[in-house]
Amino acid sequence: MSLRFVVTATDTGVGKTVFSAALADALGACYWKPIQAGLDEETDSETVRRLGRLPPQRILPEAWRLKTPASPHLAAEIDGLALRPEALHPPKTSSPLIIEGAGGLLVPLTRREVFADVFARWRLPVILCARTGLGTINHTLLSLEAMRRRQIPVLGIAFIGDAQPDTQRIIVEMGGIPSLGRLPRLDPLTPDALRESFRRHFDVSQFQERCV
Ligand SMILES: Nc1ncnc2c1ncn2[C@@H]1O[C@H](COP(=O)(O)OP(=O)(O)OP(=O)(O)O)[C@@H](O)[C@H]1O
Ligand SMILES: C[C@H](N)[C@H](N)CCCCCC(=O)O
Ligand SMILES: [Mg+2]
Repeated sequence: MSLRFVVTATDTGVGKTVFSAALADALGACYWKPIQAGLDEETDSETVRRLGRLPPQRILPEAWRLKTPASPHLAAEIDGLALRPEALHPPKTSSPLIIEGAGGLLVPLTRREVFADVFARWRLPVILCARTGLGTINHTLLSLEAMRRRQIPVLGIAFIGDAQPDTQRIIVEMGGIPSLGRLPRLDPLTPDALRESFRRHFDVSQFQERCV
């Protein structure tokens, strides 16, 4: 089985998609966004294809594409659909596979099940994307608690944002989880800048040694 892992975050808008694009580019991986909520703007799959320069065949089709940029449980109800979390199974691919959630860990797919429940069933190693700014210590430690309670394997934390050494340090120490690196905010955010920054701030071998 090739490398497969989940990319989640402490919140929506943290940078999972941008990080996934960089990692997919670095690993030559496939990318899967099982549930896309919001179709008016560029979707996450389109962003990953653009920023990660992935060929179309490495972007797997979403299981559900929902019109409204909202929590999937609500976006599905608005579209008159019922999401079936139990029907979500990570595709088997010959390349590594990166799976992006939607929002943070406790985002509902239905009024009974959240993404963390799906990740617990998959039992794939999870990368937690976390901001570096004020408020992230609480959000990150809460997210780690939510995963620990469900015995979800966590590969490490990918920090997104400007360096905040003591914040990053206390999260690693109190969370008991390694930092995988930090992706700075890039301006402009281009495929070349993203590739270069990822190479500078992450050791790609750490994603290859400890994944299942
Ligand atoms: N390293 C970065 N440098 C510059 N801009 C970034 C970076 N990471 C994320 N962004 C920007 O922040 C916004 C949110 O990023 P992104 O879409 O990756 O978040 P997300 O966690 O995937 O959100 P969602 O929960 O909606 O999937 C986007 O406008 C994106 O371009
Ligand atoms: C629409 C957005 N871009 C994400 N796809 C979904 C975020 C759901 C967040 C739910 C919440 O935590 O309030
Ligand atoms: Mg995203």
